[in-house]
Amino acid sequence: MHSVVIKEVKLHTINVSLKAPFTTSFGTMKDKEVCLVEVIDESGHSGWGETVTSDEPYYNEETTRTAVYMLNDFLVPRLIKKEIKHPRDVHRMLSFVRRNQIAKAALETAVWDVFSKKNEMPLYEVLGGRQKKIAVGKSIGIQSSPDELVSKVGQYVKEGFQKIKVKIAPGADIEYIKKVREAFPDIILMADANSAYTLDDIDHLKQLDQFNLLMIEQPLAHDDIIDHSTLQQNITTPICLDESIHTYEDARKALKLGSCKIINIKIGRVGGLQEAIRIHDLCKEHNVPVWCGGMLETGIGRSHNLHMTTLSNFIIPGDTAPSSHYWNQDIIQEDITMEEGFIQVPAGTGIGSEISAEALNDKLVSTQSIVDDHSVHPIPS
Ligand SMILES: O=C(O)CCC(=O)c1ccccc1C(=O)O
Ligand SMILES: [Mg+2]
Repeated sequence: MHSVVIKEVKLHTINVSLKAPFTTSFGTMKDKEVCLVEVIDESGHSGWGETVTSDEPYYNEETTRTAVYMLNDFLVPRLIKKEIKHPRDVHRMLSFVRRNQIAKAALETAVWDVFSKKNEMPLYEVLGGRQKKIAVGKSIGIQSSPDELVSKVGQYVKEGFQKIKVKIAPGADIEYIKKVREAFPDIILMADANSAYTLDDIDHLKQLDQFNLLMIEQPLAHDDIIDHSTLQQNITTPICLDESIHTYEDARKALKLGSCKIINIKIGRVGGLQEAIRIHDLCKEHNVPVWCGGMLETGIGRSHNLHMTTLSNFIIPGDTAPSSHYWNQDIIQEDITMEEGFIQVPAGTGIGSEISAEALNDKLVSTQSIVDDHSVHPIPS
């Protein structure tokens, strides 16, 4: 395959508004700035990535502004004008910067896209996935009452979603899940706590075992794998880790400790597609299923998610709902749509989805162009 040399990187900061506010145990999201990373190679192809950040550091420590800062001052200068033989090398090239996984992933995914386009291949093929229809689930934010939640679940089940995920927090958990389960005895149902509990809540969380949940996602601290292991020994509902897994090493240790039985893979959280593939492969070796998490992405991040989900161990429906569930107008030319609970991976080379120049212009806050190593910091070569 042909290598790529990056000639220019554009950091497009845009402002987007969700159709409806989305509430989790750590807060409510409505409007956010995100940065679209456009990587232009010497043959003139553009590859795209997205910072799956928001304005506040409540999911993890990053924000869109910290990501833009890291990209501009450190990450882009490391790659600009360098020959990249394969995008799998980018993760290592960016490893001189500690963490900042979402910033790294936005750049790394854009390189996967441009590399695939230059080589005239769809991204999933470069990743080693097999084209298939992607099974889709729906993540539902915390609602004002159990009845409101039941009505939302009914709506999404009717639309064809193959898995329903309900956000929970103390005060909006057992009663909510109980009502949903009573109304829908047979749906594939799970809960996501976003780190709202501690080990003091073992007895409380044990009550969830009666509802036949597919899993409970990240019940304990965002940085914990020890207490999750204790909790897993005390509940029958499988634990899935989200926030705690930033690297292959985190995943290896969590599996070794028995801290979870399932892993949610988010490209942003693990610093890019290369690390995501490694975690996917590790889980497959251990017979641990994975699924693709969501970060309320625009069509750019969403397309990357769909391509990743073609890998063989993504056997649980992901949080990859269609564009219309998030945006009045997506940033890509053709909305991502769902039919009977499945989404087709966007066809074409790279991620398949093309940016809409009109939508970009409409939402644009500012663009920074980087054409050389302009950094005032020493960047290792
Ligand atoms: O529909 C989606 O994109 C998933 C939404 C979601 O659950 C989520 C959204 C923002 C931050 C964290 C999470 C999460 O999975 O914990
Ligand atoms: Mg989660």
